[in-house]
Amino acid sequence: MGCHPDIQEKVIQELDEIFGDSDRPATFQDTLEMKYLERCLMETLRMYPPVPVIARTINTDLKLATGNYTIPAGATVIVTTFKMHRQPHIYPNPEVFNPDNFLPEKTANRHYYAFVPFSAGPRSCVGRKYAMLKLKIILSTIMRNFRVKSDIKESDFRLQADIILKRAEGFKIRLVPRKRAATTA
Ligand code: HEM
Repeated sequence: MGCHPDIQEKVIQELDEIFGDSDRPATFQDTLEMKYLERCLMETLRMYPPVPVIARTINTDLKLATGNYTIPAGATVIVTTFKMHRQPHIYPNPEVFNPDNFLPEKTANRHYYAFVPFSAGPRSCVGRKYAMLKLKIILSTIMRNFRVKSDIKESDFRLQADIILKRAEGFKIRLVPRKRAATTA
């Protein structure tokens, strides 16, 4: 958000439409209306999947449907989520942060497994819905009260792939209050 003030303003506009001037806590119903914020979260998970690679051991010989290849039992298959999410034939301009990649019509025209930050299939993330809900609650609460600023450009991010994907330099952001703090007259 700090790197994309124009996108941040759209998130703020959406939140202002939902909450107005109210300081009331966000409800589950509110999170369903955070459509643009949700697209920002998905785009973040596309470009920076916290789990950048997934590995699976193949138990029985596996013939691929897409070509005359068989993966032998015992092999380890690595799914490079990070790389897959940046394939230009799946996501045009893949290095550009664009929440509109997740407009319903765009998602409908992509392969079901083109976006797998939570993996897929029977061993996929059980916390997916909780994670998305929690992210919406935390981010909306911050952005109802602050604007986020970053002095580092996205192109200068240094990514470090450990078990989870990290920013090597940490997250150096500034929070600027959106509202004048209430006075105790
Ligand atoms: C943005 C946040 C999260 C991301 C990106 C994420 C991603 C993933 C991925 C990719 C896997 C599959 C890993 C593999 O098979 O190698 C996974 C598995 C799992 N996740 Fe998450 N996760 C997130 C949050 C959570 C939360 C909040 C919980 C719990 C409340 C959770 C619980 C689990 C569990 C239990 C598994 C193992 C499922 C199994 O093996 O059957 N995750 N997650």
